Amino acid sequence: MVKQYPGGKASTHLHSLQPGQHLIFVGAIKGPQWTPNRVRHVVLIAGGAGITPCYQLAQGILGNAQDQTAVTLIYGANGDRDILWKGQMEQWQQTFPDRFKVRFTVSEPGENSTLARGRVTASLLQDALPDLGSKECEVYVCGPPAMEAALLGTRSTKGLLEELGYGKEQIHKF
Ligand SMILES: Cc1cc2nc3c(=O)[nH]c(=O)nc-3n(C[C@H](O)[C@H](O)[C@H](O)COP(=O)(O)OP(=O)(O)OC[C@H]3O[C@@H](n4cnc5c(N)ncnc54)[C@H](O)[C@@H]3O)c2cc1C
Repeated sequence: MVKQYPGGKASTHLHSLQPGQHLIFVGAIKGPQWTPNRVRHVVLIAGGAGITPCYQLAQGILGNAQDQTAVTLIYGANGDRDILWKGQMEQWQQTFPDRFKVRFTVSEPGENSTLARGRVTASLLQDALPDLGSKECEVYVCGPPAMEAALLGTRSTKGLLEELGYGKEQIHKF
């Protein structure tokens, strides 16, 4: 799944491809590496198209019978129709009631939206994470730049996650 950005060279090219055409990948950027059972609980925070690596990690953990890590996914999107794989995530909640929880929030909800409203804020995290700030936890974030800056901080500002008690070593950007 690739989001097309108006004027975006790569995403526009990808969206122009037809079935049967080829794309050559010259390499992969190495991101954070996952080790099963390294921590008791992993929190994945996704914004918009940033759901893609979060979904893959959740799928990998839940699909590995040897990995007993609990997963909480917090997923912010613009509108209800921007929430991807909702059915699959709700299915995971039923299949793994003690290990998988998902929280959706939309910043521009439709009239009939039943989802939580707003962005990923301190109060949403406090509500969704009973073990907020726990040292037995790792947090992974992938979202638009403004969301990542708010959660992870910048060179000159502390991010929300640190303010809520997570250590720098617990916080990862995909
Ligand atoms: C490892 C990795 C893999 C990736 N894989 C893919 C991929 O497969 N496909 C793809 O298309 N892109 C991918 N990306 C790109 C990246 O995830 C998106 O470009 C990025 O998340 C932008 O999202 P968006 O434009 O959909 O966000 P938007 O739709 O603009 O926003 C999403 C949500 O963020 C909220 N938000 C905005 N600002 C803030 C804020 N300050 N605080 C809190 N919430 C805020 C909005 O309200 C909204 O709810 C990947 C990136 C990385 C690092």
